[in-house]
Amino acid sequence: MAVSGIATQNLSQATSDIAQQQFGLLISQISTQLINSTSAETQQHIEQALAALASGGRKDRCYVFLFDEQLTTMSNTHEWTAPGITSFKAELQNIDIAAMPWFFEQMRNQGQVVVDDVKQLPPAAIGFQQELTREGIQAMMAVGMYLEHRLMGFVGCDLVQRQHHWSAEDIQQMQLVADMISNTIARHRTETRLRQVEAELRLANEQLLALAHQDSLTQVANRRALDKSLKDELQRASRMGRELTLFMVDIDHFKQLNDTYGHRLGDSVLADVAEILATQFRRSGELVARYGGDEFVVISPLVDAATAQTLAAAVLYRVRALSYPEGAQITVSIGVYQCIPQAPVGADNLLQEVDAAVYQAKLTGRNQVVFVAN
Ligand SMILES: Nc1nc2c(ncn2[C@@H]2O[C@H](COP(=O)(O)OP(=O)(O)OP(=O)(O)O)[C@@H](O)[C@H]2O)c(=O)[nH]1
Repeated sequence: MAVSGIATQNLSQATSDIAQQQFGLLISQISTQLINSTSAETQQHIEQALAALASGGRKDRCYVFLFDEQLTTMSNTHEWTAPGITSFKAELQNIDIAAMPWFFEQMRNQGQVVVDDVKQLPPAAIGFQQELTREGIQAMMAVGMYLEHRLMGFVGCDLVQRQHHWSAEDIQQMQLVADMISNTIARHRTETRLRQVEAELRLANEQLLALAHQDSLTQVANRRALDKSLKDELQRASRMGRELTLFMVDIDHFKQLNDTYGHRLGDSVLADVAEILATQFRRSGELVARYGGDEFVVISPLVDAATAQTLAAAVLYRVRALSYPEGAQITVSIGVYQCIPQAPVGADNLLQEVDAAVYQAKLTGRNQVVFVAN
């Protein structure tokens, strides 16, 4: 009897050692998978880790719960259930932590909750006990998961059909899986945050770049953007042997307008004229830019002389139609210069030509278009 008793003991020790080794192997495989997993694969690998946990000592249900940022609710995010065991994952979402103060206190203070027999829970655990009884649980165990030393959730398991004395080894296995899962979740959260920060930075850079090329008052392009665009369009027109047209639009008597009605109205007029130009010239390759105080330049490739004059006349007409409560009447003078650029002609030459055209319009009475073609 004694010999047979020792033999049985040795056999059960050996079985336990083998199970422990198998568990270790399985966990190390899953750990490698988790380390290398993408966000999409992680869900599946965590569930595999729960299944491995269940295999080391026959559990009925293994799960992960995560707390919200404020530690007010918890949700069942991953679950493994043995065949025939009910899943409660769908209903265990956003559970109010305050309903189970005993469980939460244990988790916060001890980092684990170990229940060998649900019926033996202390009176203080009544809410928790009721919930376990509702789910038909007889024994359970859970260990905390931490992110930068802060409790983020827990991994746990239930036994439905029997009570169980949880061993130190059971708790150790659970701790191992909890650490593995929390490390993976932490890594994915960091990666997600990193991606968010990257996207925010990219957007901020794009906005900065746009601002660096935009006139802040009128929102059209600024002088820097005009210089760059004019150079590019000049080269393109020259290469293609096609016409390039520049419009210079200068508000008439703008100083007087400012002096009479104030700078605020002057600013509104600048924005309104810019808006008219921006809506009038919106074909691909066209650019509207604020050139100076009350001057705008428009680059327009590939329009013929008649179209250029029609466009200028439309601007003249639309500006005249602007009306303000103060009674200000606005007109503009427009110089139009059109040419098929030849090699030595630079952007400055074109600007001088269109400037001369607008000067001519001013000299001969303002509120008109002077068209020059070369
Ligand atoms: N409100 C406002 N005024 C500006 C701004 N930038 C420049 N100005 C004013 O624009 C006026 C331009 O005046 P001038 O160059 O003498 O031209 P003008 O009075 O329109 O005369 P003509 O062009 O000959 O018809 C100046 O008084 C500047 O102070 C601005 O951003 N806002």
